[in-house]
Amino acid sequence: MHISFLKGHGTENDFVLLPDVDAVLDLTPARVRALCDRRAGLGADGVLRVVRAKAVEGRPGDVDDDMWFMDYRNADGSVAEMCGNGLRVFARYLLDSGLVGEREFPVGTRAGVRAVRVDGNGEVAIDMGAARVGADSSVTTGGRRFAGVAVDVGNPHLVCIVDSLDDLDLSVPPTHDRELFPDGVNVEFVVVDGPERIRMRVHERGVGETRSCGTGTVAAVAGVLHARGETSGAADVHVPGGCVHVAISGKTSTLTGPAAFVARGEVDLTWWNALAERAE
Ligand SMILES: N[C@@H](CCC[C@H](N)C(=O)O)C(=O)O
Repeated sequence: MHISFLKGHGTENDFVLLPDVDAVLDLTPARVRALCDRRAGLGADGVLRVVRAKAVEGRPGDVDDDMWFMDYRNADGSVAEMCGNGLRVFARYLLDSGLVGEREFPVGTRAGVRAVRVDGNGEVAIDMGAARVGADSSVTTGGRRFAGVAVDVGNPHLVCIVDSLDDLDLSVPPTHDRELFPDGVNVEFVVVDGPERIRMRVHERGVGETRSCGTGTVAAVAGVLHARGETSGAADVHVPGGCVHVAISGKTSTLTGPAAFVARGEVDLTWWNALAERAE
């Protein structure tokens, strides 16, 4: 047996991608944490397992058995419903490796089917579905309280519009309302520079501060539009790791941005097998 991996990123939100077309990998939380460890592992914000949907228990009803499925895990080993930057990297892998033959195709995720288009310039566009704005709430970090609005992009977000991104302490998870977000929340801090330009920093559930979050950028644009009393619009979202474009029409949203690979190799099996012993 050998376990291949690729290392890639979307606006510096980085991933270990594991092709598992025969669905044989036992991807325990301990193994995910070890792969993502930046000193003792490969280092990443998350893991993307490439698997046929039929091998995934509890997948949403709209995901057909034969679809490719993005089995996404956060760096702490937890499972999340959706990852926008990860899906661009995942889609590019499917096309580059010949697992799909067309530039446009559907991918199964725990948030449902997402239609993707891989462009010749290395950019990938994803139909992210509806960004649903919910209740007002707040978080506390660095001794400061920030008001925000909940946005569901398949996974949970709280979008806080702020005056500056420079003085935020995101070294620990912001304290959130556990009744509104019982499973945790991704928190976006957003500065509005102009009608179609925003800047964002994010603290991701299950990871920590990351250089970008694709679902977070969609949530951020939905939150900014909501603050203006609008439900449609578009913006470039500048994050520490680069820039993506988000367009929202009342019913759906599109995320467009880069996807890059930087390495490929094989996981050491002695290391991998020893991880089977490690506590979850
Ligand atoms: N980085 C991702 C989001 C990954 C999942 C998130 N941390 C969660 O737990 O919901 C993205 O690009 O969307």
